[in-house]
Amino acid sequence: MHGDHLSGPVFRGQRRGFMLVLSSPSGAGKTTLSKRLLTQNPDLVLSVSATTRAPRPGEKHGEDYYFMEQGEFIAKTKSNEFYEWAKVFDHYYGTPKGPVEEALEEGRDVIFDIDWQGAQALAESAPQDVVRVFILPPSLKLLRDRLHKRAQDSDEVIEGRMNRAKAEIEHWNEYDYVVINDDFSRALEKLSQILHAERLKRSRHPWIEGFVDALMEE
Ligand SMILES: Nc1ncnc2c1ncn2[C@@H]1O[C@H](COP(=O)(O)OP(=O)(O)OP(=O)(O)O)[C@@H](O)[C@H]1O
Ligand SMILES: Nc1nc2c(ncn2[C@@H]2O[C@H](COP(=O)(O)O)[C@@H](O)[C@H]2O)c(=O)[nH]1
Repeated sequence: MHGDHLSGPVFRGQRRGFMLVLSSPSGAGKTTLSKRLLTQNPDLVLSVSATTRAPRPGEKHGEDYYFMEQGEFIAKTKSNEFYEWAKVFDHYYGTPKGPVEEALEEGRDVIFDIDWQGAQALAESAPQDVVRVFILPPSLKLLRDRLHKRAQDSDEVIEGRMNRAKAEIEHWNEYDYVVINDDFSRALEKLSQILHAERLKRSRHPWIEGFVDALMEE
Protein backbone atom coordinates (compact mmCIF):
# COMPACT_ATOMS: atom_id res chain seq x y z
CA MET A 1 0.00 0.00 0.00
CA HIS A 2 1.61 3.25 -1.17
CA GLY A 3 0.25 5.36 1.69
CA ASP A 4 2.54 3.43 4.05
CA HIS A 5 5.49 5.13 2.39
CA LEU A 6 4.55 8.41 4.05
CA SER A 7 6.10 7.29 7.32
CA GLY A 8 8.66 4.85 8.66
CA PRO A 9 11.84 3.49 7.16
CA VAL A 10 10.24 2.36 3.86
CA PHE A 11 9.84 6.06 3.14
CA ARG A 12 13.60 6.54 3.01
CA GLY A 13 15.02 6.49 -0.48
CA GLN A 14 11.60 7.41 -1.88
CA ARG A 15 12.58 11.04 -1.88
CA ARG A 16 15.60 13.29 -1.43
CA GLY A 17 15.88 14.85 2.03
CA PHE A 18 15.48 18.59 2.53
CA MET A 19 17.46 21.19 4.47
CA LEU A 20 15.67 22.77 7.43
CA VAL A 21 17.59 25.98 8.05
CA LEU A 22 17.19 27.89 11.32
CA SER A 23 18.54 31.43 11.73
CA SER A 24 18.04 34.06 14.41
CA PRO A 25 19.91 36.73 16.30
CA SER A 26 22.36 35.15 18.73
CA GLY A 27 20.57 33.93 21.87
CA ALA A 28 17.04 33.61 20.43
CA GLY A 29 17.14 29.86 21.03
CA LYS A 30 17.82 28.09 17.72
CA THR A 31 20.47 25.73 19.14
CA THR A 32 18.22 24.67 22.03
CA LEU A 33 15.23 24.26 19.70
CA SER A 34 17.17 22.24 17.13
CA LYS A 35 18.61 19.91 19.81
CA ARG A 36 15.13 19.20 21.17
CA LEU A 37 13.74 18.66 17.67
CA LEU A 38 16.55 16.18 17.03
CA THR A 39 15.72 14.30 20.24
CA GLN A 40 12.09 14.06 19.17
CA ASN A 41 13.04 13.06 15.60
CA PRO A 42 16.10 10.80 15.67
CA ASP A 43 15.84 10.38 11.88
CA LEU A 44 16.73 14.07 11.47
CA VAL A 45 20.44 14.84 10.92
CA LEU A 46 22.24 17.85 12.43
CA SER A 47 24.67 19.66 10.16
CA VAL A 48 27.70 20.15 12.42
CA SER A 49 29.50 23.32 11.33
CA ALA A 50 33.20 24.09 11.39
CA THR A 51 34.32 27.19 13.28
CA THR A 52 37.45 29.09 14.26
CA ARG A 53 35.91 30.31 17.53
CA ALA A 54 37.03 28.73 20.80
CA PRO A 55 34.80 26.04 22.33
CA ARG A 56 32.44 27.14 25.11
CA PRO A 57 32.44 25.16 28.35
CA GLY A 58 30.84 21.78 27.64
CA GLU A 59 31.00 22.04 23.85
CA LYS A 60 32.42 18.96 22.14
CA HIS A 61 34.49 18.75 18.95
CA GLY A 62 32.47 16.90 16.30
CA GLU A 63 29.20 17.25 18.22
CA ASP A 64 28.65 20.99 18.61
CA TYR A 65 31.21 22.15 16.06
CA TYR A 66 34.40 21.07 14.36
CA PHE A 67 36.74 23.50 16.09
CA MET A 68 39.79 24.45 14.02
CA GLU A 69 42.52 27.02 13.56
CA GLN A 70 42.03 29.76 10.97
CA GLY A 71 44.72 28.27 8.68
CA GLU A 72 42.92 24.92 8.48
CA PHE A 73 39.59 26.65 7.88
CA ILE A 74 40.97 28.80 5.04
CA ALA A 75 42.58 25.72 3.44
CA LYS A 76 39.17 23.99 3.47
CA THR A 77 37.50 26.99 1.81
CA LYS A 78 40.13 26.77 -0.95
CA SER A 79 39.62 23.06 -1.48
CA ASN A 80 35.88 23.68 -1.74
CA GLU A 81 34.96 21.54 1.27
CA PHE A 82 32.16 23.83 2.48
CA TYR A 83 28.62 24.19 1.15
CA GLU A 84 28.80 27.75 2.43
CA TRP A 85 30.93 29.70 4.85
CA ALA A 86 30.83 33.17 6.40
CA LYS A 87 32.52 35.44 8.88
CA VAL A 88 30.19 35.95 11.87
CA PHE A 89 31.17 37.90 15.00
CA ASP A 90 34.84 38.00 13.93
CA HIS A 91 35.12 34.22 13.49
CA TYR A 92 34.76 31.92 10.50
CA TYR A 93 31.89 29.42 10.33
CA GLY A 94 31.20 26.92 7.55
CA THR A 95 29.01 23.95 6.61
CA PRO A 96 31.03 20.86 5.64
CA LYS A 97 29.68 19.39 2.39
CA GLY A 98 30.23 15.64 2.77
CA PRO A 99 27.89 14.65 5.64
CA VAL A 100 25.06 16.86 4.33
CA GLU A 101 25.19 15.46 0.79
CA GLU A 102 25.30 11.91 2.10
CA ALA A 103 22.26 12.44 4.37
CA LEU A 104 20.20 14.16 1.65
CA GLU A 105 20.93 11.36 -0.83
CA GLU A 106 19.79 8.81 1.76
CA GLY A 107 16.49 10.70 1.96
CA ARG A 108 17.21 12.09 5.42
CA ASP A 109 16.33 15.67 6.36
CA VAL A 110 19.11 17.85 7.71
CA ILE A 111 18.76 20.69 10.23
CA PHE A 112 21.10 23.71 10.14
CA ASP A 113 21.80 26.40 12.73
CA ILE A 114 23.41 29.08 10.55
CA ASP A 115 23.21 32.84 10.03
CA TRP A 116 21.38 34.72 7.26
CA GLN A 117 24.43 34.68 4.96
CA GLY A 118 24.57 30.89 5.13
CA ALA A 119 20.81 30.58 4.67
CA GLN A 120 20.97 32.77 1.56
CA ALA A 121 23.85 30.77 0.10
CA LEU A 122 22.06 27.42 0.62
CA ALA A 123 18.81 28.75 -0.84
CA GLU A 124 20.67 30.01 -3.91
CA SER A 125 22.49 26.73 -4.47
CA ALA A 126 19.50 24.40 -3.94
CA PRO A 127 16.21 26.37 -3.84
CA GLN A 128 13.98 23.24 -4.02
CA ASP A 129 15.76 21.55 -1.12
CA VAL A 130 15.81 24.41 1.40
CA VAL A 131 13.15 25.31 4.00
CA ARG A 132 14.06 28.45 5.95
CA VAL A 133 12.78 29.26 9.46
CA PHE A 134 13.58 32.49 11.27
CA ILE A 135 13.44 32.40 15.07
CA LEU A 136 12.57 35.70 16.78
CA PRO A 137 13.01 36.53 20.46
CA PRO A 138 9.94 38.00 22.22
CA SER A 139 11.92 41.24 22.78
CA LEU A 140 15.49 42.54 22.61
CA LYS A 141 15.48 42.85 26.40
CA LEU A 142 14.72 39.14 26.78
CA LEU A 143 17.33 38.35 24.13
CA ARG A 144 19.98 40.11 26.21
CA ASP A 145 18.74 38.33 29.35
CA ARG A 146 19.05 34.96 27.62
CA LEU A 147 22.60 35.69 26.50
CA HIS A 148 23.53 36.65 30.08
CA LYS A 149 21.73 33.65 31.62
CA ARG A 150 23.45 31.29 29.16
CA ALA A 151 26.61 32.51 30.95
CA GLN A 152 28.98 31.32 28.26
CA ASP A 153 30.21 34.59 26.78
CA SER A 154 31.91 37.65 28.28
CA ASP A 155 29.96 40.91 28.64
CA GLU A 156 31.97 42.29 25.73
CA VAL A 157 31.05 39.35 23.46
CA ILE A 158 27.39 39.66 24.51
CA GLU A 159 27.36 43.38 23.65
CA GLY A 160 28.93 42.56 20.26
CA ARG A 161 26.17 40.02 19.61
CA MET A 162 23.43 42.45 20.72
CA ASN A 163 24.89 45.06 18.35
CA ARG A 164 24.48 42.59 15.49
CA ALA A 165 20.97 41.44 16.47
CA LYS A 166 19.05 44.00 14.42
CA ALA A 167 21.21 43.37 11.33
CA GLU A 168 20.27 39.66 11.55
CA ILE A 169 16.57 40.39 12.21
CA GLU A 170 16.44 42.61 9.10
CA HIS A 171 16.56 39.40 7.04
CA TRP A 172 13.43 37.87 8.61
CA ASN A 173 11.34 38.23 5.46
CA GLU A 174 13.71 36.09 3.37
CA TYR A 175 12.46 33.07 5.34
CA ASP A 176 9.55 30.68 4.63
CA TYR A 177 8.43 30.62 8.27
CA VAL A 178 8.86 32.86 11.31
CA VAL A 179 8.54 31.44 14.83
CA ILE A 180 8.57 33.67 17.94
CA ASN A 181 10.39 31.76 20.67
CA ASP A 182 8.51 33.07 23.68
CA ASP A 183 7.15 29.95 25.36
CA PHE A 184 9.72 27.24 24.51
CA SER A 185 7.26 24.32 24.23
CA ARG A 186 4.98 26.26 21.91
CA ALA A 187 7.88 27.31 19.69
CA LEU A 188 9.10 23.70 19.57
CA GLU A 189 5.62 22.50 18.64
CA LYS A 190 5.49 25.00 15.76
CA LEU A 191 8.88 23.87 14.51
CA SER A 192 7.73 20.27 14.69
CA GLN A 193 4.61 21.14 12.68
CA ILE A 194 6.77 22.82 10.03
CA LEU A 195 9.00 19.73 9.78
CA HIS A 196 6.06 17.35 9.42
CA ALA A 197 4.10 19.52 6.97
CA GLU A 198 7.19 19.96 4.79
CA ARG A 199 7.71 16.19 4.78
CA LEU A 200 4.21 15.73 3.39
CA LYS A 201 4.52 18.25 0.54
CA ARG A 202 3.35 16.79 -2.77
CA SER A 203 6.46 18.01 -4.57
CA ARG A 204 8.61 15.79 -2.32
CA HIS A 205 6.72 12.64 -3.34
CA PRO A 206 7.08 12.13 -7.07
CA TRP A 207 5.94 8.48 -6.65
CA ILE A 208 2.39 9.77 -6.05
CA GLU A 209 2.05 10.48 -9.78
CA GLY A 210 2.45 6.75 -10.52
CA PHE A 211 0.06 5.91 -7.70
CA VAL A 212 -2.59 8.24 -9.14
CA ASP A 213 -2.04 6.82 -12.65
CA ALA A 214 -2.62 3.31 -11.32
CA LEU A 215 -5.69 4.50 -9.41
CA MET A 216 -7.16 6.00 -12.54
CA GLU A 217 -6.60 2.75 -14.44
CA GLU A 218 -8.70 0.73 -11.95
N1 LIG B 1 11.80 30.09 25.07
C1 LIG B 1 12.83 30.30 25.87
N2 LIG B 1 12.64 30.90 27.07
C2 LIG B 1 13.68 31.15 27.91
N3 LIG B 1 14.96 30.83 27.63
C3 LIG B 1 15.22 30.23 26.45
C4 LIG B 1 14.17 29.95 25.52
N4 LIG B 1 14.73 29.36 24.44
C5 LIG B 1 16.05 29.28 24.68
N5 LIG B 1 16.35 29.79 25.89
C6 LIG B 1 17.69 29.93 26.52
O1 LIG B 1 18.33 31.03 25.90
C7 LIG B 1 19.74 30.80 25.80
C8 LIG B 1 20.18 30.98 24.34
O2 LIG B 1 19.67 29.89 23.59
P1 LIG B 1 20.53 29.23 22.41
O3 LIG B 1 21.92 29.01 22.85
O4 LIG B 1 19.74 28.06 21.95
O5 LIG B 1 20.46 30.42 21.35
P2 LIG B 1 21.05 30.49 19.87
O6 LIG B 1 20.05 31.21 19.05
O7 LIG B 1 21.45 29.16 19.39
O8 LIG B 1 22.33 31.40 20.08
P3 LIG B 1 23.70 31.46 19.21
O9 LIG B 1 23.37 32.00 17.88
O10 LIG B 1 24.57 32.37 20.02
O11 LIG B 1 24.28 30.07 19.13
C9 LIG B 1 20.00 29.41 26.35
O12 LIG B 1 20.47 29.51 27.67
C10 LIG B 1 18.62 28.75 26.30
O13 LIG B 1 18.46 27.76 27.31
N1 LIG C 1 26.90 30.98 7.81
C1 LIG C 1 27.08 30.16 8.85
N2 LIG C 1 26.75 30.57 10.10
C2 LIG C 1 26.92 29.71 11.10
C3 LIG C 1 27.43 28.41 10.90
N3 LIG C 1 27.50 27.79 12.10
C4 LIG C 1 27.01 28.66 13.01
N4 LIG C 1 26.67 29.81 12.42
C5 LIG C 1 26.11 31.01 13.05
O1 LIG C 1 27.11 31.73 13.75
C6 LIG C 1 26.50 32.46 14.79
C7 LIG C 1 27.28 32.33 16.06
O2 LIG C 1 27.24 31.01 16.56
P1 LIG C 1 27.80 30.67 18.00
O3 LIG C 1 27.73 29.17 18.12
O4 LIG C 1 29.20 31.20 18.07
O5 LIG C 1 26.89 31.34 18.99
C8 LIG C 1 25.06 31.95 14.91
O6 LIG C 1 24.20 32.89 14.27
C9 LIG C 1 25.09 30.68 14.12
O7 LIG C 1 23.84 30.36 13.58
C10 LIG C 1 27.77 28.00 9.58
O8 LIG C 1 28.22 26.88 9.30
N5 LIG C 1 27.58 28.92 8.60
